[in-house]
Amino acid sequence: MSIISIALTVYDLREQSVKLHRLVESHNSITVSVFGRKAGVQELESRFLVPGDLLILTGNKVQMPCDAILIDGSCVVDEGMLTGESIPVTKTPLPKMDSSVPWKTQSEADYKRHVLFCGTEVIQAKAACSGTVKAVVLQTGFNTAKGDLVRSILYPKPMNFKLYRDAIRFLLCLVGTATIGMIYTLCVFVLSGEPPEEVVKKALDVITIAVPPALPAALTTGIIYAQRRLKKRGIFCISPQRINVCGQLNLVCFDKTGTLTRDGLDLWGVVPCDGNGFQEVHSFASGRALPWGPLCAAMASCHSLILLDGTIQGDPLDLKMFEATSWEMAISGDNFHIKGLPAYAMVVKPCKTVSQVPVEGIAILHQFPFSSALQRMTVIVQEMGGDRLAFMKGAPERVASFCQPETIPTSFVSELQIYTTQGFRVIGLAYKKLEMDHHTTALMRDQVESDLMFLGLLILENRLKEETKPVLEELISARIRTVMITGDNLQTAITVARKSGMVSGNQKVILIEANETPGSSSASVSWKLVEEKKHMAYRNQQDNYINIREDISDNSREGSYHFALSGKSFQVISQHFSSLLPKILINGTIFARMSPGQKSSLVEEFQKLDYFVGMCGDGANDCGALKMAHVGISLSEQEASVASPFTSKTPNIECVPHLIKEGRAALVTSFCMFKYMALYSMIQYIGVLLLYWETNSLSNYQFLFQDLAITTLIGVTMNLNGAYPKLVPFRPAGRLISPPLLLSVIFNILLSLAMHIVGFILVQRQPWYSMEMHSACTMRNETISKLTVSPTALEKNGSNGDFPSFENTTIWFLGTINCIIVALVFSKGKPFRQPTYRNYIFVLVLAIQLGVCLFILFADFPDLYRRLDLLCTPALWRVYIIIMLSSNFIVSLIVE
Ligand SMILES: Nc1ncnc2c1ncn2[C@@H]1O[C@H](COP(=O)(O)OP(=O)(O)OP(=O)(O)O)[C@@H](O)[C@H]1O
Repeated sequence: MSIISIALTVYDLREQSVKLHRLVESHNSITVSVFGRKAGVQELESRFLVPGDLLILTGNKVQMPCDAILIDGSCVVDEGMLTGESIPVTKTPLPKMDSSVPWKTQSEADYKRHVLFCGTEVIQAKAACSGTVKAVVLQTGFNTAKGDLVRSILYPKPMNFKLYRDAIRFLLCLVGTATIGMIYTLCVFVLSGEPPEEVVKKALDVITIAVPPALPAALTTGIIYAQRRLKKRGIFCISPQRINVCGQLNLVCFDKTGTLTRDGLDLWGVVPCDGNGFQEVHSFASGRALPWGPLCAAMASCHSLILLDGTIQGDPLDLKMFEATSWEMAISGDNFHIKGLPAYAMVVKPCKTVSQVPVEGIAILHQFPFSSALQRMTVIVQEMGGDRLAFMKGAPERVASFCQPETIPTSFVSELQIYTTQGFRVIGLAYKKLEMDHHTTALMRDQVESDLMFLGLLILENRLKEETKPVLEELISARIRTVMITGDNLQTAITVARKSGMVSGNQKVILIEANETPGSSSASVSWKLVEEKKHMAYRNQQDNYINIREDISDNSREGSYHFALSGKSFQVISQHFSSLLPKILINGTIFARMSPGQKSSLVEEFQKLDYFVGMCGDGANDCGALKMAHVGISLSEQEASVASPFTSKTPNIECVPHLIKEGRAALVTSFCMFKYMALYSMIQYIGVLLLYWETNSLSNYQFLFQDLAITTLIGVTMNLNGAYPKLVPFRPAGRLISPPLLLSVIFNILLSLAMHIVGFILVQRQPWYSMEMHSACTMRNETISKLTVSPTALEKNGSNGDFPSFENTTIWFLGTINCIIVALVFSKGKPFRQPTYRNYIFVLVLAIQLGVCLFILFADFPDLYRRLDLLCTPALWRVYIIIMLSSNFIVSLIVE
């Protein structure tokens, strides 16, 4: 058995390490072109790359073998492995600067948009004027992004989960018990004059009995089964220990776009604006094309879409916007020249059916790609036969902040609110004309993004995914808090929270706004009920106490209000009102306009309040929060990403309750196994110590039967219960050393102890006890009373050495069947696992084991008895054994 189990473990480990090795090795054998100082461009195997090498990227698809910083040309990359998001990401070259400032500092807020990460796939490399795409190797091997993934698989973040610490403490208790047993054994055997080697052997035996070596393994089997079940549901896990933590979650944060709402947002319309204000909405449902103008040009060109194998790919928002223009996309050839140089730029052209467009097309010369932290993107374009322009698209408030104030309509805020309160996703657009003689790549971002003219608003529908509402209802009814953390507009987020049921109809939303007072170090917080627009304010010099009861006195039910705040307010409150923050977080449900950094610090703040936090997200902007949370679930096509320990292939939040259910089941399974293992070893311990009193013990076959035929089979099958399909409104205990669990174990130990002692003493009081061993069972009940006790009858003359005795037989039957009883009593079904009777294999195993034990107890097969070193007892005594066991079962069941 040991050899089989070792072989299986080695095979499993080997398979995993081969898989990991392949993952690591795959980037070592890629052929890359490197610019050598002497030999010019040469082909090289990627394993020979060192930091500082100059990589030349050809147009072909290539897996990045290292982290490299792009210095010339641009690339489109699939960063799924890194972020879990498979939308192509555009990488731009590091701006050229004549300064000694470190490159990370040079490249503003988001240096990652210049870095090609190891393990990601370069889908397209586009050369700039110099004709080649160049990147400098930054890091290789373990230090790369892919190295990070491998490291997180090899050395998962240590979980501060008390279960494992408790398990060690419990083991130490068992070691203490074993020591007491050893001392007792030494005393008994030394006093009875046993040879020293026998005394040592027996004393060491006690340790192996009292401390079950399979205990740590037993704790993990539940996790392994749960991991398999999750895999079948398309949920992959790179850190299985976290499955137990899933069972403890009591707060789950959700990203909005792509997680709660659909990714492919439908473009509802645009609201153009002129100098005077907003014009009428142009609806796309009518099929009317948008008239030519800067707004149309912005929609056609302000995006990061790419042409891949003839299809246009990229951010779903960009795609919808571009599709609405009915323009086409192409790559410019030699026919398009800027200052005499062919620019292999992306060109968008009006399709034939779109008439009255005075330009032949628009070439996208340079991009400042979208970044969540900046909430905007900008492009520099050249109208073919027209002007050079810059277009910006992003969060409306953000875009407006870069525009000339006179170009922003006075009704900007109210117009924005009209759409956001209806739950639309709103994007702002702006533009400006650029001087023709500027070289586009030499232009700094802040030069381009200034003095813009506001163009209008893009209104996108923001529909909930079908699964969102039922899943949130399920979580809320299970008393698991749900929180939305989004980069989108606050009002849109509130509306989506209401629609999704995160905030129910009768609950109120209190908007919290915090601002730093310009020119001073103080700040103020104000709050208002969203529906009533009732406004109150206070400054941090005063008492910073919000009287919520006063506000909603008509509704005193706990949790009948939710706080909503923006990333900026969250930042200010964290800085200036840190004592207020926990109070806000306790009821904070909607967090909008959150940057990726703020998302992860919010998760951290929740953790500080002792919440077990889950985070479910789909995009690159959630990576930090996914990593920070106790349980990060990334909705992604990838099986493993550095982004989070769990990835779900099903692109909706259904995976969250599944994971919690499986986590709870795994946790309960661990506890059941733990209790069972503890009890099984204690039953053997009690039995053996009692027998030691008579300088007897259990024989090898008796041990083997209990260990293999009973405990091993139970250990393997007891964990097979699946998760209970319903989430109940409470969590399983998260600690082993908790009163219910300890009491249950202690009570059952005492019960077994009592039963064993009763059996041990009673058997010695039986009239047939002093008889010739093998003739006791042939005695008829009426003759038993006439028997006289003969002291010599106790001589042990069994066929297998010293073991057979009536005490041994009684203790063995009591112990063995007690192990089966304990397994049944400890196997917990509802409310966290499927009922025990649904674990058919386990029930069958228990039934067979019980059947075999009863058969051995009542059958009179001398051969079998001799093998197992048992003695035949009168039928009445066998019935007594059953009565003792049944009473034990009933009491234990009632107490459990
Ligand atoms: N492709 C894009 N181009 C320009 N602006 C965008 C683009 N995508 C999103 N935005 C704007 O930037 C804001 C922040 O985007 P971010 O990706 O951080 O969050 P989100 O997609 O709105 O929501 P969530 O965090 O729920 O996924 C958006 O609300 C939107 O106004």
